[in-house]
Amino acid sequence: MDVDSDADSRFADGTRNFVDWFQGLPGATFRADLIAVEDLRGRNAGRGIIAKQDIAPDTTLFTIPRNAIIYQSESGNEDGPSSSQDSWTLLILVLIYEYLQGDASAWKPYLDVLPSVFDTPMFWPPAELSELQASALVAKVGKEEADRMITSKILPVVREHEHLAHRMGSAIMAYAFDLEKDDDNDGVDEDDEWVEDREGKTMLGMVPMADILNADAEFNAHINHGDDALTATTLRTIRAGEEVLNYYGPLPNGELLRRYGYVTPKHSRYDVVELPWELVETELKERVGVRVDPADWEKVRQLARSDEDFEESFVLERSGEDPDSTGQLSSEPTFSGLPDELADQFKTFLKAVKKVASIELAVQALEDKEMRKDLYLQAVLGALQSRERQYATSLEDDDRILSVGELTGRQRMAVWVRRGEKQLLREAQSWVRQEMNERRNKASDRTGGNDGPAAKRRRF
Ligand SMILES: C[S@@+](CC[C@H](N)C(=O)[O-])C[C@H]1O[C@@H](n2cnc3c(N)ncnc32)[C@H](O)[C@@H]1O
Repeated sequence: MDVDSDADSRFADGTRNFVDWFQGLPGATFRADLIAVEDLRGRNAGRGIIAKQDIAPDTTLFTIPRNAIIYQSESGNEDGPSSSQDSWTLLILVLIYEYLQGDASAWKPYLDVLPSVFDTPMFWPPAELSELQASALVAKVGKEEADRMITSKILPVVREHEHLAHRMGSAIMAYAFDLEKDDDNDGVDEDDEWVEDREGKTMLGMVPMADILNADAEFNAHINHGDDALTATTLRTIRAGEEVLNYYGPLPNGELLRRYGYVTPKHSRYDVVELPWELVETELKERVGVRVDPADWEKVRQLARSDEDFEESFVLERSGEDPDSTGQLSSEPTFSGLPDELADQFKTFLKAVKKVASIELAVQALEDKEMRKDLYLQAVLGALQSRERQYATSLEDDDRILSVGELTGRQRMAVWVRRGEKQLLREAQSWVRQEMNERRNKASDRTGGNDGPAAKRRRF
């Protein structure tokens, strides 16, 4: 047997043992007549669940009894609360503990199918991270934060198993579900909420089989959280051979990559890009005029930053519909406007400019509302263009790289993320240009086609 087929048969054994183990759990159900856990490594998606025949909507595909979930409540148990640990670190410790039990762990077949290697950027060396170029994802990878958490909370407990802490932390990030938090701790609170929250406020749990489902922005199944069990239910007809897909939420590809280590074309609709305020300010300064004294400009900057609502950057995104109740999307999202907060900050900044009287030119122009709006659009357009230039390659370069390049899986994902951000920057620029054109046309209508005075006013 060669190395590959050896690994394949281990992979298949892992799947078989896991499914057998799951079906043997008291209270578990698994519609083996309808679905099968399959090897989807060919499409870089690990294991997933595939429909064996057409499945009607509202069919329960499997049921996970609550006592099969691996979790540890933050409030601890009668032996004492674990006050220094949150839901996240507790779950890492519990997973490490179960893993170290080896064959003695009740979850061994499940732990065996959790990955030991991840594609999340947390594990990318600098050369791979550099492929993300100017993407804001680079600052959010969170390796230092994870290191700090592991050093302060996990290491003291499992000093000799450090590598496992990272591995389990990443498994939790990509596999854990947010479980309800029972306020009364009596297990019968009817108002329990299921909240999407990864900041440690909700209780995390590892839910065997539910986490074998892959996910996309269009999906066909849902996990219902019942009192005694979790169930996977179809949302619409799933045809034989189709993959059963869950939903991780309206995440941009950058965030999907950060948390789960993959990207999909359908998640591009949720892509976002950050526009640093600094770039807008630089553009504004250029338009206000070269005669501005740097010290005065600095005064304006400080004044603007003393506002409690001052933001360092603004997130640009498209607007579009949510998936319907069957997990489907029917229209493409569009970029339909800049964030209101950006316009507000621009106004606040101009007020600060007015307070510094030496900036004469600006003061003159700032009296006119229409000119202020023009100025806003020009500054934002310039900022969007310079934001695009922060990436080492252009959108067109990336298209070429994706179509002809010999890329590793990680490189391809990085190019996909940065390309998505550039695409959104382009759409934002088109939107701003269109606004400018409309304003120009309106102004020219007002002056009966003679835009002499208006053009003069607009020269700033
Ligand atoms: C909850 S697990 C799903 C089961 C996983 N495929 C496995 O083999 O164990 C989440 C992980 O599955 C992979 N995944 C989920 N949805 C995917 C998709 N649409 N395409 C590719 N990989 C996907 C990612 O690696 C993600 O971190």
